[in-house]
Amino acid sequence: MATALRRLAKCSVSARLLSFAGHSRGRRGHFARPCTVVAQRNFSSASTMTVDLDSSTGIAVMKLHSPPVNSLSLDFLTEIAISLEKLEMNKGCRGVVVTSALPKIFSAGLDILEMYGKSPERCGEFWRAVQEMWLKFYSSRLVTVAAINGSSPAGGCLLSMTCDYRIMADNPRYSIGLNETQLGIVAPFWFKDTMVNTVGHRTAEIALQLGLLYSPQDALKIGMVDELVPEEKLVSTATEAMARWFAIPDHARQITKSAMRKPTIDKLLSARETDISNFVSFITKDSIQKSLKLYLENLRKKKA
Ligand SMILES: CCCCC/C=C\C/C=C\CCC/C=C/C(=O)SCCNC(=O)CCNC(=O)[C@H](O)C(C)(C)COP(=O)(O)OP(=O)(O)OC[C@H]1O[C@@H](n2cnc3c(N)ncnc32)[C@H](O)[C@@H]1OP(=O)(O)O
Repeated sequence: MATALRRLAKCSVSARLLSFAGHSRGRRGHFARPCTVVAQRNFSSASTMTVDLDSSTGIAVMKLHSPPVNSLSLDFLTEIAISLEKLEMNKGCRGVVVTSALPKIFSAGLDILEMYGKSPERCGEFWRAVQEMWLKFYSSRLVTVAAINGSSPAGGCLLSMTCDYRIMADNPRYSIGLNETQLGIVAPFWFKDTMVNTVGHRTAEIALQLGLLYSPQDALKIGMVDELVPEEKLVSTATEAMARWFAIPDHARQITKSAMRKPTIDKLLSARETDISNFVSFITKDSIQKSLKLYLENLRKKKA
């Protein structure tokens, strides 16, 4: 895995993705032609995502494929962030659709096993990767559309909320929301801020405290998602939605996006290390570890 990530990192360019927000400090690059990037866990394992860029439209489709539930582990988060970074560097790419290659699940959120029984050092490394993924997506110069084709709790919901537009499959068996409190854990301030920016303060206050998971219809009502469509039309609708965003001159849209999101991004950037140490000291507490253990046991019992 580490080798695969190093290979990916080597291909990617190290510029920050905040270029439109005035933070650029790297060089720019681009892929020579339409590309398929396949991030692999290791040389022999199955791929954990595919990224297909259609050079005629400038739209990339990033399909997450980390069975069984696309839970966001340290490695997977890193792969996702690096893949986005590579698209950012490609001048032929203007937008990305994020979706899942797994049936019924967009993403089960952060990998609970990364937070349970791990050393403080490893927890810190994990949390930095969560921050990095959020920073990259929330500040992306690209038009980002989440095509949510399954359940999307907690970190999965967060990933979708970093996007500019969310389209969800209209299936009452799916749910979406920040359910952290149901696990006995707490959504950190930047999860909370992203939620407030998406659905407004009062709705976020209720949703976060109760750890609510919404059906697609209810998520549409509160503005957590922007559109519902039959599942088979999800990616085509996302591609069509992209056209509305592409009709706006990139620089005007990007500067506006930055104006809307920069205060939230800067808040995390100025407190990253404190946020990591808060996470580590919170998550490694005995009482929190017990809550996570119980939650994992219940997940397994539900299955049995
Ligand atoms: C005072 C100061 C405060 C400071 C605060 C500072 C910091 C903040 C601290 C903490 C913040 C943490 C933020 C956390 C965010 C998260 O994302 S936590 C993850 C939340 N996710 C969930 O609750 C989802 C749980 N999963 C499910 O509900 C279901 O699995 C499903 C996604 C709906 C899919 O259902 P189904 O198709 O029926 O699949 P199974 O339930 O059978 O699952 C298959 C296997 O996958 C395992 N699994 C599921 N989800 C996860 C996960 N998130 N992580 C790891 N593993 C997961 C599940 O256990 C099954 O495993 P086995 O096959 O049984 O081994």
